Amino acid sequence: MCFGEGLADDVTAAITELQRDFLKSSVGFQVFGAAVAKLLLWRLYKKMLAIRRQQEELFIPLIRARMAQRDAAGDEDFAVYCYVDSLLALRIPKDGGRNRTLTEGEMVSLCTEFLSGPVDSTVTAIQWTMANVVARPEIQAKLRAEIHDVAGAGAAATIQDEHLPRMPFWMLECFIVNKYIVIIIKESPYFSPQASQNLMTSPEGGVMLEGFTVPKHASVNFSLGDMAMDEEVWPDLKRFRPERFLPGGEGEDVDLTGSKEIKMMPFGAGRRACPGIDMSLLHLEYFVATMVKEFECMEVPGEPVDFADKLELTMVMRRPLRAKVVPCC
Ligand code: HEM
Repeated sequence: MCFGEGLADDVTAAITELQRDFLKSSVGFQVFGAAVAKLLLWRLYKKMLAIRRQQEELFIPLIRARMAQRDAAGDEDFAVYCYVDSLLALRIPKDGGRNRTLTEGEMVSLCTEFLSGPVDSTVTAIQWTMANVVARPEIQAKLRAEIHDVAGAGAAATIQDEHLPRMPFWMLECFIVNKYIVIIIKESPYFSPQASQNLMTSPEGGVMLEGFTVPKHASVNFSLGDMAMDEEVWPDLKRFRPERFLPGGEGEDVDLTGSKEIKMMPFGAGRRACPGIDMSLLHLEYFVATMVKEFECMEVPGEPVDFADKLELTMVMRRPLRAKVVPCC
């Protein structure tokens, strides 16, 4: 998706390893912010610089390969096929009226973001969806029964693409949506930069917000989680209650994109909203459906998963959920 098809296995493996290292190492920076982390965590900072150099060594030849294909085809006939192609087609307005293309360095940064943001958010979503499934075994059993109805029960009956439209979507989407009510509220933006949104004010004279004047060009940073925290819209919101998304529930007509109304906006809203929304929902549904079909996921005895009490601590400390899975059929 990022660099186009046909990457050699060793290149894919090198990218995977490097990105994993990048994600692990960047946590300190997310907690402290780059300026403070540079002073406090200088060893880590040096490591990040080394990772950046490796990213440049690895990504720039791949970017240039797409550039060569584009040049060979000509601007008119070149169809955008992967993320890098869309970056190559991008023109940034410059003072003086002329547009410029992105530099290779900027493209490396954007590719790094593309290879880490979506992975991190999808994995976090899967973790919390599964955690909620463990915490509510009766929902897990109901979900499994519905999945078996669609895809069959034996180990040989794997979930295929054609099964997905017949899956109990309402259930899976509930998990996802509900997970976001819970996680995006509680997960601090330090851990998940995507959980905050930056709004630039542009009207002449600024705008009035709750009695405050926000000057023109001021940037307003807010947490996406807070957008889903209105108890009047979501009563009993700390409880994992997928039923709320069934017909008649308060979440029945929820719109994840925020284009109709904003009851929550886990994927952002407007022109810069997440373009990966459909794909990430598909991945989440596919993965959760497969996990629930194949395994019975349960608590480790002695480690109760009490979300109502432990929510804050669990989110902030990113404690792994102590759960185990056993094959169920
Ligand atoms: C559960 C999974 C995901 C969540 C919660 C999520 C959430 C978000 C959010 C909140 C933004 C910022 C939107 C804004 O600024 O208004 C964003 C941007 C973005 N996301 Fe996702 N995302 C997910 C998965 C993915 C996937 C799978 C892809 C691609 C394969 C993807 C690609 C992107 C890109 C390219 C942007 C930048 C868009 C821009 O700046 O114009 N995301 N995402």
